Amino acid sequence: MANSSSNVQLRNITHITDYISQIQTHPNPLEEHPFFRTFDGFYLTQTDIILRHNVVDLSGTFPPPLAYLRAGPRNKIFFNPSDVRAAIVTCGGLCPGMNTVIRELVVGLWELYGVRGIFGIKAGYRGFYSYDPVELNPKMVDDWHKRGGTVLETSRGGFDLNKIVNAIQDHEFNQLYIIGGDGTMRGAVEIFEELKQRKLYISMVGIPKTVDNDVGIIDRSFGFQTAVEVAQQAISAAHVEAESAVNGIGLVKLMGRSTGHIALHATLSSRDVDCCLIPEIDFYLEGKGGLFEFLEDQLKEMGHAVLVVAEGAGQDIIPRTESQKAEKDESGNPIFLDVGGWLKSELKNWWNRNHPNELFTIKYIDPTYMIRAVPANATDNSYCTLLAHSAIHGVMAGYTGFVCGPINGNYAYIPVDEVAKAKNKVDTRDHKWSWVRSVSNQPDFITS
Ligand SMILES: Nc1ncnc2c1ncn2[C@@H]1O[C@H](COP(=O)(O)OP(=O)(O)O)[C@@H](O)[C@H]1O
Ligand SMILES: O=P(O)(O)OC[C@H]1O[C@](O)(COP(=O)(O)O)[C@@H](O)[C@@H]1O
Repeated sequence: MANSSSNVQLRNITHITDYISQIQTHPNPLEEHPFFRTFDGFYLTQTDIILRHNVVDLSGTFPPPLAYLRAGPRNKIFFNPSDVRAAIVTCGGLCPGMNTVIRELVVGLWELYGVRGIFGIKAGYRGFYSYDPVELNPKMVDDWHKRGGTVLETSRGGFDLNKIVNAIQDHEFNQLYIIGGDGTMRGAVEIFEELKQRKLYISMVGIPKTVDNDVGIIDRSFGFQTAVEVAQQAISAAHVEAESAVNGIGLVKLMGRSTGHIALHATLSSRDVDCCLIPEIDFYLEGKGGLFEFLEDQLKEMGHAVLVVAEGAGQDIIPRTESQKAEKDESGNPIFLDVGGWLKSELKNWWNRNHPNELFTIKYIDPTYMIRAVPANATDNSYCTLLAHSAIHGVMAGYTGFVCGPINGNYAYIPVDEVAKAKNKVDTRDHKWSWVRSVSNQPDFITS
C-alpha cells in the first residue's frame, strides 16, 4: 500500500489491527528493563521514516521520494509476552550468519521482551508440517553465532501453503520469523495472504538471507561480506598455482546465481585477478575483444593469469541439451551449467590448437560450499544482531507481512511482497565500477 504524506510516498506495512479488532495493547517492557534508559524519541512512530534513495538528479522533475517505516521499538506492544509462541525457520541455501540471526532472535525475544515460548522449525518450510518444533532458549543457542550453517537445518522445496498454515495454527504460533532468500520471501507472501484471509492473530516477518546479495531494496544481505572475504583464499590459491606454472591459469568460480556481486567484490578486494566475468555483462571467447585474445596477451606479458567467473556468467553460450534447459531444483530455480568446467575445457582446447608444443596449466577451483558454510565474520555478526532485534521490535508492535532490512544504513520495515519481487543485480552503469579497470586490466569484461 502506498500512502503519501506531504512530501514522500510512504510504503506502509500491514498492522495486525488492520484486520483484527479489539486487540489489547501493553506498555513496552523495555520501559522497565534494567539495561535500557528510555528517553524522548526512544520509541519510534509512524512518522519515523527512511528514504529509499539518497542519490537524486535535481535536473528533472521527479515524484515524491519513496519511504519506509524506520525499524525500532514502539511504545505499545500488541502481544502479551507470556502469550507469545514464536516460530523461527530457515529456508534455502546456506549463508554465513544464519545461526547468529536465530541466536539473536531467541536471546532478543527472551531478554528484551520476556518471551518464553520460542520454537525452531526444522528443515525449512516443510518442517512446519513434517517435524515437531524444537523449544529454544538462550542457554541452548549461546554459541550458535560461532557455528556455520543453520542448526535448525534447511531445505529447498516442500512449500505447501495449506499444510504450513494449518500446522502454524495447530501449534498455536502467533509470531513467525522466516529467514530466507527471494524464493522464501515469495512463500512468505503467500503465507501472509493466507493468515489475513483466515483473520489469524499472527504476525509474520521475513529476514532476508542470501549469500549472493541478490535480494533487492536492502543495502546488502548478511553473509555477503563474509563470502567476499573467504573467497580471497580461493583466489590466492589460484594465483599461487598460476604463478608457479609455465603459462599458468588459475580459474575460480564464485556463486551468485544470476548476479555477479560476490565475483565482482572479491575481484575488487583481491588485486590478483586479471579478468572477472559476471552475468550482467556478456562475454565471448573468440576474436577481437574475446577472452582468448585477452589471455594470449596476458600470458605473453605476465606468464600467468587469474580468472574469476560468476556461476551465472556465460550461461547463454554454453551448449546445452533441451533437457538441461528445463532442469530446475526442488524450489523451482533453474540449474546452471558449470561455467568453470566448461571454460577450463575450452581454454585447454584453444591453447592446444594455437600452441601445440608449449606448456600450459589450468587449475580450476570452485569454493562454493566451503565459502557458504563458514560462520559469519565480525561485521556480518553485528549486522545479524541488529537485524534480528529490529525484526522483533516490529513484530511485538503488531506489524505483519513485512521484511526487516537495512536501507541507506538504517533498518527499515518493508512490505514483504516488494522484497519478494526485487532483484539486486550489479548496476554496470554505476561510475564506481570504472576503477575496476586498474584491478582487472580488462575493462571489456567488467564495464560495458
Ligand atoms: N514462488 C514461490 N512460492 C512459494 N514458495 C516458494 C516459491 N519459490 C520458492 N519457494 C520456497 O521457498 C523456499 C526457499 O526457496 P529457495 O529458492 O530454495 O531459496 P531462497 O529462499 O534462498 O531463494 C523453498 O522451500 C521453496 O519451496
Ligand atoms: O545448495 P544448492 O542447491 O547446491 O544451491 C547452490 C546455490 O545456493 C546458493 O549458495 C545460495 O542460494 P539461495 O540464496 O538461493 O539459497 C547459490 O549461491 C548457489 O547457486
